[in-house]
Order: sequence, then C-alpha cells, then structure tokens
Amino acid sequence: MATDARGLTTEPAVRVRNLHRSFNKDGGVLNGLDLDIAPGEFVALIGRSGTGKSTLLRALAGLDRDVAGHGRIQVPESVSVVFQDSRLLPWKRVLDNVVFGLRGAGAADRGRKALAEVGLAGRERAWPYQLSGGEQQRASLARSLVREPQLLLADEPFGALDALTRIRMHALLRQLCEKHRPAVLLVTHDVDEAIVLADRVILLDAGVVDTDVRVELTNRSRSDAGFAELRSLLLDRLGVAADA
Ligand SMILES: Nc1ncnc2c1ncn2[C@@H]1O[C@H](COP(=O)(O)OP(=O)(O)OP(=O)(O)O)[C@@H](O)[C@H]1O
Repeated sequence: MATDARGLTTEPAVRVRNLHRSFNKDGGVLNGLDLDIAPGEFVALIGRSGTGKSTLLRALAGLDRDVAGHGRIQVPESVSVVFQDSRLLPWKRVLDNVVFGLRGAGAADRGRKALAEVGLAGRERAWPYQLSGGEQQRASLARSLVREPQLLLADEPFGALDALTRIRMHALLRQLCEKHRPAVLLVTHDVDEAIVLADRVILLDAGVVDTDVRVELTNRSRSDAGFAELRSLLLDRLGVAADA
C-alpha cells in the first residue's frame, strides 16, 4: 500500500484492477488492465486509435453499464466528465448550464465564480450558440469544476479546437488543476499535449498499460532536451518516428 512522506497510508483516487471490456465475442478491448491514480495526480492517456482509451474513460465514468466485462473499479464519489464537444444544453443560458442540477442557495454565485475562473465573466446570460468553440469548452470546464470533483475525466477535450486556442486551454487547465487539485485522466492523441500537461503519461496498447512514465521536467517547453527525449520514447512506443 502506498504511503506519503510521513509514512501514512495514501489511498489512490482511482484504483482499477484486472479490468476487462469487450463489445463482441471476437476479442476484448480492455484485457486485464490495472491502474492507480493518486489524489491530485494528472495522468494523460495516449495510445493508437482503437486501443480502448475512451472505453476505459467511460468505464471509470460509469457510462458503460451495457458493455460486457468484469474487474474492479474504485473511483471517488465526485466525478466530472468533459468531452470533445461541450455538451451544453442549447436551451439554457451559460450560467444555467454551469449550475444545472446543483442544489443550494449559493449555486448561482458558485457558477458565476467558476465562469470568471475560466475567463467567461460577463457571459453568464449568453446562449451556448453565442460562444466560440473554445468558449464553449471553457463553459464545460466551469460546469465540471463548480462541482469540485475529486476526479476529472476528459476525453479529447481540446480535439476540435484550433492550435492557438488549444495552447490557451492547456494553460487554463493546468492553472485550474493546480488550484483545485482533482485527480485527472485526460485522453489525448497529442503526445506533446500529454507531456505539457501531465504528471504521468500512460500508453495503452491492446487493452493494457504498455508504458507508464512520470513527467519530471522542470521545463515543459517543446525545445527542451528532456521534452524531446520523452516525446521520442512515446512516439517510438506508438510506432511513429519522432521526426515523421
Ligand atoms: N459502442 C461500441 N460498440 C461496438 N464497438 C465499440 C463501441 N465502442 C467502442 N468500440 C470498439 O472498441 C474499440 C476501442 O474503442 P475506443 O473508442 O475505446 O478506442 P480509443 O482508443 O478511444 O480510439 P480513438 O483513439 O480512435 O478514439 C474499437 O475497436 C471500437 O471500434
């Protein structure tokens, strides 16, 4: 069992043991996967297309009740999920989307604060269609963070954004995670995004963890030698040449 610097037991936020999932009789998508994520740890999940990244995320989110499989999943009580599309309700204004389902007298104030944190102060009464794609993802992040989740699951949240907006969203997500400290599992196709954001990068292959590396870079700039080395290692595991 893991212990902290004082020798006290630290329970992981996420514990997955021997997880199996399959969609048909021909073979499994997840094939006995084990994974621990510590409280406050930011884990990026990469892997070739079809290796089961979204299947794992959906299993952790409890969104796969109809999928065959077995194994043990332990997640915290409060879990939020962010997808590639913001999934804002088009008939609700931005603030109402953010606080949708929240109870308590202070909900609207908490929603306003969350919107301010993601840079959307003043847009509370806008309709979702009046926001750009990046702003919609900001609102979606605010909707997650207002719930103060102990676990944030994100499936390619920046996949549909342009390169500049992506970079801005990276900075915002890091800043929000440093402040709120949820455990994070981020699915991404982008190796650079994984290295820029995560404490740990996990590469999934054939439904199990193939590579599990800690990102111990003080400088997360793409021009840093350590960055390039880690990128090259991960691209190699993905079967892609680093200079391709
Ligand atoms: N609802 C479903 N019904 C049948 N097969 C499915 C379903 N969802 C996923 N699969 C299959 O399971 C495998 C893993 O899919 P998954 O979406 O988890 O992969 P992924 O690693 O997230 O892929 P990508 O990087 O392309 O998004 C794929 O072969 C996919 O076709």
